[in-house]
Amino acid sequence: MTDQVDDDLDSAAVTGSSAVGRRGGFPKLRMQAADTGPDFGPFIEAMRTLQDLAVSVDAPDEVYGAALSHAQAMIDLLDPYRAPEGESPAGRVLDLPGRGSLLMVPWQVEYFGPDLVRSRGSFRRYHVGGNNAVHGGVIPLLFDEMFGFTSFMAKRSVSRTGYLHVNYRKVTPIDTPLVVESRVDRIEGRKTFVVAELRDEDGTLLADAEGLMIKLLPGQP
Ligand SMILES: CCCCCCCC/C=C\CCCCCCCC(=O)SCCNC(=O)CCNC(=O)[C@H](O)C(C)(C)COP(=O)(O)OP(=O)(O)OC[C@H]1O[C@@H](n2cnc3c(N)ncnc32)[C@H](O)[C@@H]1OP(=O)(O)O
Repeated sequence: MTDQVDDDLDSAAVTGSSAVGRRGGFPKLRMQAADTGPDFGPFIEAMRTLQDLAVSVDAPDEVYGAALSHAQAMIDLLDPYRAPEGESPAGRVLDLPGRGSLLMVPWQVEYFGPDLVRSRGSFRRYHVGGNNAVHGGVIPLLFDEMFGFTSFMAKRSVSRTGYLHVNYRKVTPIDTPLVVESRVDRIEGRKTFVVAELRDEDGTLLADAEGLMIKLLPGQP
């Protein structure tokens, strides 16, 4: 990706305005902030609540049967609208938690600059691994998203994660406001070393991470 395209994408991220660019070795992919109507955000939030319920309810089988009928009706409703990556709004709505993507944890970036990216949010029932602690596979998802954002803001896109090392310092709770901060540690050629810390609102360190983001060469997928 050229610096010029990085600039275009930066302003898209900051202003929510449209920008279309090539993503380095990626095939042409539109990176355009999605312009959604008022129902998209509540729809995604309802889907998140359904995810919480799907992993937590203990219901009679006929209730699962009824829920299945509703789920099938939703599938029938949505299926005709499948769209390629970059055209679906999911992942392209910066003012929604997790950029409006169910894959992402429902956190909201509150500050992003070349020096620092900060995001706040809570994990929820869907993210439980055991005994109300967040699953150890979910926390790297948050860190990877932060590292992608951080390298993007440092104009190091398009990069992919080479490695991501997580230290789990304390059990991470659900339904508790938390904050994560990420920054560039150092740059060596194509390699951007990034670091991040996840804390609760008292400042207690729950997990920290170090990652290597590697700038793609032309043609690399
Ligand atoms: C609204 C509009 C839109 C707005 C946008 C909003 C902004 C938001 C922005 C963003 C948010 C999204 C964030 C998402 C982020 C997700 C990121 C991911 O999860 S990426 C998927 C997981 N990662 C992979 O799939 C990589 C798979 N691996 C590869 O493809 C290759 O390994 C690749 C291309 C990364 C490197 O391969 P080579 O062949 O080009 O390079 P070689 O020579 O192997 O490595 C280069 C250097 O790196 C070192 N290196 C490579 N891997 C290493 C490792 N694991 N550990 C240590 N060093 C390593 C090597 O030793 C070498 O170092 P020496 O240059 O010699 O000093």
